Amino acid sequence: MTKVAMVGAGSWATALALVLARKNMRVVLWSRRQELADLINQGENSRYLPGITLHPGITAETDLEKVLFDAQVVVFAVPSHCFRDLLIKSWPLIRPDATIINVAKGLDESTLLRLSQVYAEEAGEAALDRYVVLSGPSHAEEVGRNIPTAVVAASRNLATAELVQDLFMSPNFRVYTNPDVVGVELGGALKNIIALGTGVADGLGFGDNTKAAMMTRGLAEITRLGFSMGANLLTFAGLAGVGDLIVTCTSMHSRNRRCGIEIGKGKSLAEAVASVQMVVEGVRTTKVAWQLARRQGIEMPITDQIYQVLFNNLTPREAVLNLMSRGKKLELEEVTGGNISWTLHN
Ligand SMILES: NC(=O)C1=CN([C@@H]2O[C@H](COP(=O)(O)OP(=O)(O)OC[C@H]3O[C@@H](n4cnc5c(N)ncnc54)[C@H](OP(=O)(O)O)[C@@H]3O)[C@@H](O)[C@H]2O)C=CC1
Ligand SMILES: O=C(CO)COP(=O)(O)O
Repeated sequence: MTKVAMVGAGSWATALALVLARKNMRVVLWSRRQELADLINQGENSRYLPGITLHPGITAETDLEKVLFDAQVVVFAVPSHCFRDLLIKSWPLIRPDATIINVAKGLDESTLLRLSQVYAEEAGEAALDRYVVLSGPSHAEEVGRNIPTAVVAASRNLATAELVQDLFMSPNFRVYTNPDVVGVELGGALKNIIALGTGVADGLGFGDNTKAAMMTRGLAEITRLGFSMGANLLTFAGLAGVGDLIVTCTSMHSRNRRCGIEIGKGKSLAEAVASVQMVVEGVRTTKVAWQLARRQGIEMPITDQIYQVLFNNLTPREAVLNLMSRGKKLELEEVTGGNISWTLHN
């Protein structure tokens, strides 16, 4: 029987554990807190995924060594800011042939690196051959309830991506593969910034037009940055791009969106984050993306305004005014960096 170790015991770790346990795999979750492990072992993660009865194939432990021992697959399902530390602690305990999956949607705040780059720094470049990013539009609350969902497994090694595809593929959990690790990582991380922004717009009482504009122009700036960093443009038209952008900007399950709504209604950043009670990845990612945009020489006006609201006391209404009063633009030129001939498209 395949043993899967989950580093993390939050909402996403628990929902993914359910997908695998429904396929008769043995899944052991690592929690840093005994109290959370106890809840899971009693059959419900009432802290992070309330109302969903867990499968008997799922157990939880606080001893990382026990969790990782002899696991063929190790899934990192923790917020991005603790990935490096947990990888360093876990790596000596992981089987040398294990497949490593990361499901976090964020970037490394201190180095601006993507998480696969953090992994390569700590585990070695060769270990990227057994590393997969699993991403796409997938709220834990819905996966936990076995609602049809489609995601992407990205790896530089097709065989490893296919292994993870086979591992998770189920009647209600469909997995595509994609070789574009850069695009899949950036799509998953950067959409959280736009979800914060659409949340703010909702909190201000704006309507669907505003949301659609932010999502579309948000995707344009995500694509611009991603392309400059080596991503495939088409990835942003896929599940890890526009797919995840849609679900995160429109669902009440989204913690990023909910945090944005509270800010739009007038709460401070700290109050809004505290009200969500789970990780809000987009806050740190906004800081990283703001710096990456400067490094890459890419215009990211929405990210810039969200950054100013989160960290520089700009009011949401001033941010909206700033965005709406920007200079006139040609729509497609903004996505491609100016390689579009007007006559071709007239
Ligand atoms: N939830 C979802 O629907 C989805 C989430 N993701 C991504 O998955 C990642 C994990 O998110 P999610 O499960 O939702 O987060 P949650 O907030 O639900 O859970 C976070 C988990 O990480 C643990 N944790 C937090 N900080 C640390 C730390 N410093 N050291 C060790 N453990 C820590 C928490 O433990 P404790 O309770 O002890 O704090 C908890 O087990 C994020 O990057 C998120 O973007 C991706 C797709 C869907
Ligand atoms: O990535 C997610 C769904 O695909 C979860 O988004 P939130 O972190 O905003 O809840």
